[in-house]
Amino acid sequence: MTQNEDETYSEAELEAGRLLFAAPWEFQTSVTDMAKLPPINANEIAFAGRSNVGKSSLINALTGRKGLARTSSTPGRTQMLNFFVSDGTPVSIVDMPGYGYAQAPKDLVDAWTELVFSYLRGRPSLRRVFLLIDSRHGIKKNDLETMALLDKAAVVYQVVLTKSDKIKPPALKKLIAETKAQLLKRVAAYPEIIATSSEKNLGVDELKAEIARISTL
Ligand SMILES: Nc1nc2c(ncn2[C@@H]2O[C@H](COP(=O)(O)OP(=O)(O)OP(=O)(O)O)[C@@H](O)[C@H]2O)c(=O)[nH]1
Ligand SMILES: [Mg+2]
Repeated sequence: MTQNEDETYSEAELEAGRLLFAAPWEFQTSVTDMAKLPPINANEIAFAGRSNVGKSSLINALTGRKGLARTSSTPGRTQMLNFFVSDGTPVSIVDMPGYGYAQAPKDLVDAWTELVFSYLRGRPSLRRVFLLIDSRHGIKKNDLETMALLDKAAVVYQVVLTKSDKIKPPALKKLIAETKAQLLKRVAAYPEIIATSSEKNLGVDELKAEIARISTL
């Protein structure tokens, strides 16, 4: 079943995506400091977005391991860069702290933001940033700041809508069209949007296919 009408993936690509995630994925390392990043030996794909948008949940949905990335209904769960790998797979997945969590102490927020932005700006192996946007809220001011940074650093980012189970199909369709229009003038934005629900496993196969594509870049 798909809610992504463009049907941009062939059956072979969907199969390649399923295969990539049929292998066991595991936690590699957590990093709080750019100096401690693991050595580069794979393409990296990062999940970025506002706090609580569903980054860690989507990584769990992809890997089929519910507790792999820690999730919480309280914003601010992920506080480090967490790397996930799968043996023999040429791509690592990076779960990031969220931004825009106003309730956390300012120095903590500053430290997370600095870490996230330094990584996004300066990691040569970073092939794609999935910029997660909550389907109920759309693009917010701090998402625009992240996009501006990625445009400047020339790091390709792709919007992934999350929690699509929370809105009705016509509203989702409208949001996809509006979001696409907003991305048109952004130099590093990848033009296709993937709508997902980790809860209902929607759009997850498309995301797997996209990651399989990226892993061969
Ligand atoms: N309904 C619904 N809820 C979801 C979905 N994905 C995540 N959630 C919920 O959203 C909350 C936050 O999820 P996380 O995956 O921890 O979000 P995060 O972006 O990693 O948050 P931080 O690590 O704090 O930045 C949890 O209560 C999840 O159960 C989804 O597809 N549908
Ligand atoms: Mg998280």
